[in-house]
Amino acid sequence: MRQILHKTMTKLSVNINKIATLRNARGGDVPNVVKVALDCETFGADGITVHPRPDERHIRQADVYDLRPLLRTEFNIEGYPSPEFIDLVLKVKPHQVTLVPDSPSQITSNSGWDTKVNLEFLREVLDQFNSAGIRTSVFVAADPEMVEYAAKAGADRVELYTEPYATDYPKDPEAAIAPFIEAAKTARKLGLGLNAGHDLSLVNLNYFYKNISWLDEVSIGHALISDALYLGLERTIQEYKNCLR
Ligand SMILES: CC(=O)[C@@H](O)[C@H](O)COP(=O)(O)O
Ligand SMILES: NCC(=O)COP(=O)(O)O
Repeated sequence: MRQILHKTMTKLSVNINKIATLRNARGGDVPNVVKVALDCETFGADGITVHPRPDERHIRQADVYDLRPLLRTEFNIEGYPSPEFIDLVLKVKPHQVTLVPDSPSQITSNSGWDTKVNLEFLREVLDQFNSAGIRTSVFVAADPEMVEYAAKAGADRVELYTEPYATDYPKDPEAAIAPFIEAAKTARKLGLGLNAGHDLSLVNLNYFYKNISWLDEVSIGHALISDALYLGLERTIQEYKNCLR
């Protein structure tokens, strides 16, 4: 399978959860999740992210199996490390797994891990994925201590939970970015890779990138797919990539 490598320092991973939301709304296969993912890659996405939640409200386990052999960029699977999720990831073997502390019923991700309290649990889970050769990322708030304990747990990367940044950015960009710069510096000091995601958009992404240029990857879904309703998917992906230059 021909691999696609787009030349950008910070990679854009498109989260296609909301494509599956639309597909499920009518019970058929339109839009086709695999086709949209492959088109996202052709349009410039450096990766595809999915979050197969327990209730399969959008991405289903079947989607994960369908996508894996056909994607030509990086595949990132996010989720809470339940036994079922761990089994799925170990079978599919994506390039990256991102652990989030979501409960099955919550409407979306709304916090990072308490990596200090959950150190042993995360250590055991991360060891399974690290041993399988899957890059590991732990979803954390912009808190240096949470970053430090993610490193202690054995994560390859942290993903900074950016909803607080997105919320505060319009009011005071400098104040909004400040804790994220500190957390990002801690990650760099510890040799952790650095991802970011949740509520990033065309409004706030370039400022985030300009202040934290050593960012490895952003995963963006809700705002990007919403923008595509007006701009079209190809142009939207290019607009997001332009925010990372
Ligand atoms: C971890 C994260 O912030 C997002 O991937 C979030 O999980 C999106 O999930 P929904 O698409 O279900 O809102
Ligand atoms: N990890 C964040 C992600 O995959 C997408 O989050 P959002 O852009 O849908 O808020």
